Amino acid sequence: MSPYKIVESDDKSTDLMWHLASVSHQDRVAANGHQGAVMWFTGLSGSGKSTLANAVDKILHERGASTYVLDGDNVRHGLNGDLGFSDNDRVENIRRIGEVSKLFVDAGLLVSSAFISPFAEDRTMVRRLLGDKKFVEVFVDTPLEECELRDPKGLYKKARAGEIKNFTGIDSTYERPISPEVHIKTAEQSIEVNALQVVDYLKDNGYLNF
Ligand SMILES: Nc1ncnc2c1ncn2[C@@H]1O[C@H](COP(=O)(O)OS(=O)(=O)O)[C@@H](OP(=O)(O)O)[C@H]1O
Ligand SMILES: Nc1ncnc2c1ncn2[C@@H]1O[C@H](COP(=O)(O)OP(=O)(O)O)[C@@H](O)[C@H]1O
Repeated sequence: MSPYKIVESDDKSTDLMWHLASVSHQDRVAANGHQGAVMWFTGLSGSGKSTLANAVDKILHERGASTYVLDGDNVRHGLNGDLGFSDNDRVENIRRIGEVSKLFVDAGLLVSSAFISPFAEDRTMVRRLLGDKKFVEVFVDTPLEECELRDPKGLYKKARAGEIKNFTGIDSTYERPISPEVHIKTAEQSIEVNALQVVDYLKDNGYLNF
């Protein structure tokens, strides 16, 4: 059987073929003992996305899962180092992260992605790209006032002083998810309880059996 498949696409490059993998996604799922999926943490700066993504990642890793964390600050140093915080750049940021997440999920990983991802349309775009079962939206719902009190990087202070423009929640929009798979209220519960809320969702919905 030929390892090549013709694909229809709107991409600029033409005459491309898809090379079929000799180790399939299902082979990887069977070897890992869990599904591949992305936990898409979305919320304001300082809401707790990175903290919770890392806490979830640690629990899953300790239980033997294949995992990875994709984090806004880190990815913007490398892959997305050419992007700023205009609306268009944020759209492109999320598009690229969506594609990277798709590759990691295809590799069988449980990926924790921590990006503000302020626009509902972009989160829906990533959901469509991955498919509903592979995309778990985790709304890290922390009131702006609480994020500002925490201000772990001192960015709200700078934004209020006008030193940073287009800061999410101050002079740039954040569109709250309407029906996330997991809704977390960090001002009401501890990091440990919140992280287990995500892990329990994965367990209860057949992503893991451990
Ligand atoms: N203008 C502005 N608005 C929001 N955030 C800003 C801005 N400038 C710098 N930062 C820092 O960049 C981090 C957010 O990057 P993201 O890639 O998650 O943003 S986005 O999804 O493209 O909106 C964000 O990290 P978190 O605090 O972890 O969310 C900030 O540290
Ligand atoms: N329940 C909670 N979940 C997550 N973070 C919390 C919680 N309670 C307090 N925090 C604190 O809030 C801050 C969140 O910062 P961070 O994880 O960098 O947010 P973000 O990635 O959304 O910008 C950290 O200092 C963290 O210790």
